Amino acid sequence: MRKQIIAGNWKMYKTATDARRFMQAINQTDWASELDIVICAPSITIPALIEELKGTERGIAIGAQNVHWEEEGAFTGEISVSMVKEVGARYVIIGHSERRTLFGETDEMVNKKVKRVLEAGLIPIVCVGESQTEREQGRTNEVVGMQVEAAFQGIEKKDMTKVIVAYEPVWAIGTGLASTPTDAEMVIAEIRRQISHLYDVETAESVRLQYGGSVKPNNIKSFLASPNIDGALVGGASLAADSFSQMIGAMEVSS
Ligand SMILES: O=C[C@H](O)COP(=O)(O)O
Repeated sequence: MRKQIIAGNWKMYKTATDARRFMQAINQTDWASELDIVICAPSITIPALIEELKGTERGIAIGAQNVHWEEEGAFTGEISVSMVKEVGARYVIIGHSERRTLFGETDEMVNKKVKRVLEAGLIPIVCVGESQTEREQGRTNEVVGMQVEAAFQGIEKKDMTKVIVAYEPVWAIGTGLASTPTDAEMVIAEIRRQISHLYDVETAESVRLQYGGSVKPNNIKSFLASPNIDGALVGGASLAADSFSQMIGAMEVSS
């Protein structure tokens, strides 16, 4: 049985002060969750979040949104896995479509980052997804399949079981136009089949697969009802403590 996981991706929102306020509000809610709950925050706010979580029993883990694949070096403006690990990050989002389209992140870079993150003992949340045009051309499975194959090139089976894959159709991100649960399930089931083909059934069954793209408190349950969808990667709706808590509540009911 795969443990469900909700991850908020704050993107480039919230200062450390905002992040503290969010966590203080979360700490006042009364849920105690069995889910894996992650907040992927701007790296500079991670220490503030970790501090706010100290002594609480929220069970929230913190993640980064990007890292460089090298351990260190002359890479102005970049951040290493060791740096985010030392301040308390346990997850790292890799290959988000905004990184791919706005910052030229290639499948090869994604693969190198996945390797580095796993080497450091952190958990990569690897994003894949097709554009609107690719979808209209009927190429969704082909595009997503290529991204999956490239991302995990050279990753051993024992490491693959730790990985999380987030299927995020680009056209659904931040648009309010979520995929239907049926369509998302079809693509995500295909990703699982592909992992099974690349590794084996046992490995594929252990990998957690998320859906992301306009997930909200009012639709998260319908995605989680699908057999292959193990959680959600949430952007906009993770920014407010009340909607984040509502989504956790909805997941608890459906699990
Ligand atoms: O990583 C999260 C995704 O980009 C989804 O963002 P969204 O929930 O605002 O559509």
